[in-house]
Amino acid sequence: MTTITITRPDDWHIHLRDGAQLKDTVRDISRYMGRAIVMPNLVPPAIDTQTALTYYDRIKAKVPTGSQFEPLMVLYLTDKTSPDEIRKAKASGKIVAAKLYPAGATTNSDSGVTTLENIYPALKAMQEVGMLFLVHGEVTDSSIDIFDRERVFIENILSKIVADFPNLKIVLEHITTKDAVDFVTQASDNVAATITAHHLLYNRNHMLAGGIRPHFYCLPILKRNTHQQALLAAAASGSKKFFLGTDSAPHAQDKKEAACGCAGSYTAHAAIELYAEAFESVNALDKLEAFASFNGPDFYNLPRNTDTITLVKKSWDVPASYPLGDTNVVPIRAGEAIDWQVE
Ligand SMILES: NC(=O)N[C@@H](CC(=O)O)C(=O)O
Ligand SMILES: [Zn+2]
Ligand SMILES: [Zn+2]
Repeated sequence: MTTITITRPDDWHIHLRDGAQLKDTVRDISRYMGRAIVMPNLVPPAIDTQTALTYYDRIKAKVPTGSQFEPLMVLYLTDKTSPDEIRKAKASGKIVAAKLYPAGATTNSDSGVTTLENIYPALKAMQEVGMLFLVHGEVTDSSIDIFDRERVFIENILSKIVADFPNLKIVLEHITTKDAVDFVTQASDNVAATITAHHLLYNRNHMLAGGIRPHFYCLPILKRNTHQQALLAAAASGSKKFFLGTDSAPHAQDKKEAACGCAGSYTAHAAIELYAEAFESVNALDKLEAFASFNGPDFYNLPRNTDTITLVKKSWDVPASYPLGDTNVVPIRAGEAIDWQVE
């Protein structure tokens, strides 16, 4: 039987939600992830230090005994985020980044940023204090085709931010295109990207051919196969600019299987297991550890985890759904097999 042992991984992009759902999402992330960047797009969003820190406490209260899981908090940027708020957040020691949601780009982004210039004072403060800038990289212009929104964001917005803030550490989150891979690869060492398991394993045919599959609907939307191949090549390249961020984003089953379904896919039930499949598919299992356990902490200037987990190549069947607070979530691979499991 094939086994691989790697340094304990971290998840540099997750949605844990809140309220009754928290016990379920925290249970899944706590299984073997050492740390996770917890996204702040709650209702209402975590737009200030106080809100982010009380959210931290609610998460910590749900971490099962025996797990060392540690949440890393993120501030949700708005048109009004002040440099003072950035300094306060940084001083808390628990908030390591701030996130740009272009207003209207994705789930719970209504309070996001309307015009880039509005966050320039915050970005300047972030650059000064060394706080990371995380980006949902899609334009919101309704005249731009949904499959082009990441590329246009990179061309019109991200390239300008990178030029204006050369010392700001930037993570382009959940990249989905060859354009994003190329941009990040040629940019300075201050620019990196997370890649989800589902964007490595799937393309838009999986979502749209032979019937519409709402559980594959997430933002940025799955692209064509050539982009999937570019993401796989980037993850398997060994470049330290790319690292694990699941973007596991649960929505209740009835909110996904609907006439107008929510964006977000759930992968936290089997995150490293799905990544292992993806890396194996391109004969790059030897590159999984750096992607999952080294590149993220190195970019965030945090210590790498020191203990290990072991993956065994042994197929198991994913349940049709998992409880999610008062409701349930249909995970990626529901009712089908996954090749790997964690010992
Ligand atoms: N990725 C998604 O499709 N949805 C995320 C938001 C996000 O990360 O953009 C969510 O919070 O549901
Ligand atoms: Zn996003
Ligand atoms: Zn996300």
